[in-house]
Amino acid sequence: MQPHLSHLFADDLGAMALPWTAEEPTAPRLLVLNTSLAADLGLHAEWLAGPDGVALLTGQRLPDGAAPVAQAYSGHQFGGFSPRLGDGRALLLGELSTPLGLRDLHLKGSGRTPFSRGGDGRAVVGPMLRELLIGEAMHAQGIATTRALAVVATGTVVQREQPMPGAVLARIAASHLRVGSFQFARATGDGDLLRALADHALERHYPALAESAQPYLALYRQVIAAQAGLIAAWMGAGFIHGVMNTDNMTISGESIDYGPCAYLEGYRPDAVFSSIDDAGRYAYGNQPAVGQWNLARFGEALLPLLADDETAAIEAATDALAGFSTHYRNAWVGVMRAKLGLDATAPTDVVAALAEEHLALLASAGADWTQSWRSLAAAARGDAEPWRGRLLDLAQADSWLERWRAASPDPELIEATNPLYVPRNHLADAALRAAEAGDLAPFERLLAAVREPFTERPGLADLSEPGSAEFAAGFRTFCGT
Ligand SMILES: Nc1ncnc2c1ncn2[C@@H]1O[C@H](COP(=O)(O)OP(=O)(O)OP(=O)(O)O)[C@@H](O)[C@H]1O
Ligand SMILES: [Mg+2]
Repeated sequence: MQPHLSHLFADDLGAMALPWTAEEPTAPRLLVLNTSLAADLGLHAEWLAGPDGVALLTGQRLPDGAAPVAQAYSGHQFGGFSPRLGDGRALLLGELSTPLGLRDLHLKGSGRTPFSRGGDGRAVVGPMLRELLIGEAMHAQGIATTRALAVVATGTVVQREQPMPGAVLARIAASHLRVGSFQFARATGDGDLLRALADHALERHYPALAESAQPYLALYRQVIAAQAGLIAAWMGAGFIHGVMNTDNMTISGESIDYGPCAYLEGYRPDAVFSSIDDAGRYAYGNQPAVGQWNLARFGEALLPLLADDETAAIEAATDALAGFSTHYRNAWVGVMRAKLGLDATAPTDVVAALAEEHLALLASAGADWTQSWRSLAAAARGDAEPWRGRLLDLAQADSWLERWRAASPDPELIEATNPLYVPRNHLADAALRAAEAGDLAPFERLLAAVREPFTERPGLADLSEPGSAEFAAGFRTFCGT
């Protein structure tokens, strides 16, 4: 039952869409199918798991009329501008009409394209399973995210530092329009292309804004709000994206590209795990500022659409961008309000002060992010010892506790907001190593846990514990693997 694939992006934006086809896998084998996502999309899981489905999931047998393309984009990577990035190992197969709305079906690891530069166009099993795992954990926590529909082992050996098993990830996204897509259109100097891209983005994501007096300014403001909300959600989850280049920032407000991401364990605002982020540009605590910096680059790309004269356009963009701080602050207070178990009656300044002091307590003790927040549920029920036991400054902790309890925290809200099970770095690492060696059981166990992150279940206690200090000290993540 082949789904229909439209090609709206290719039709609207031919100058950014190179017709291309996927490399043929040597011996494709479905490793993981996301059956619940398939059901949400109205796709038949049994068909997808069969030979025709796997042929679709590797880009080999597409429905009639499909027009797969490699998408062009640019990007600021660690602050430096690369005018020509694009899908160097990926393809947009097309768009699916689903009960959730229009969704991109995209492959990662599908072979070389004209954007590959020196790369081999390939992806490997471990990092693609990691992308599936993190996306599912994000989704289960209610955080906007692209999601993997499947990971298929290609049977091809991929040369990295050592030979690795190759894989293709089939990804579902509200779209693959990135800040870098707009930078590409702007850099061509073709004003019509930039306008066509903005119109395409409006129609796809924010159709109501097309009617506003200044639709492109409205688009800019909307993306600023969406990204502020997304980054606030990451901060609450203790998530470090790791490579917030402008080509990894979406217009839809979904998280994308789980390359070198990681989770906080012992809380440090400057936590960074990426092997190439020596300066800590993408450290946990820098994420809001980097988000705003990226959105400034988005504003620059949009300038010709914002007003006829440049000074007016810059003023409009600057004014819109100044809104980021307010959006972020509001979103962050909302996230913290729920994490603290407080309802709408708690005044904003009380919530913000409690949250900031709680963070200071966690930071001074290097307390485990996930466990510390979760242990507030017991504290709200009267047993503060599990929470106190993680802290060092107990006088400060007790003073905080008294003020927090006075705001009437709800333990059930705390448990519904603060997960027990997240893809902790050491757990994901061990599960992926096992998967690469052919044993998927630990991966499946961890995936099942993080898909229902808030409900404590017997037999999963080890999945809520932090890794060893030695592991944390040596843990590094990698881009483009
Ligand atoms: N093995 C590879 N071969 C060719 N190009 C690659 C390879 N790995 C990464 N690239 C390209 O390098 C750029 C930056 O890579 P990055 O890791 O941010 O993206 P990605 O993980 O490939 O994809 P996405 O952002 O879609 O999740 C992209 O243009 C990407 O296509
Ligand atoms: Mg990327």
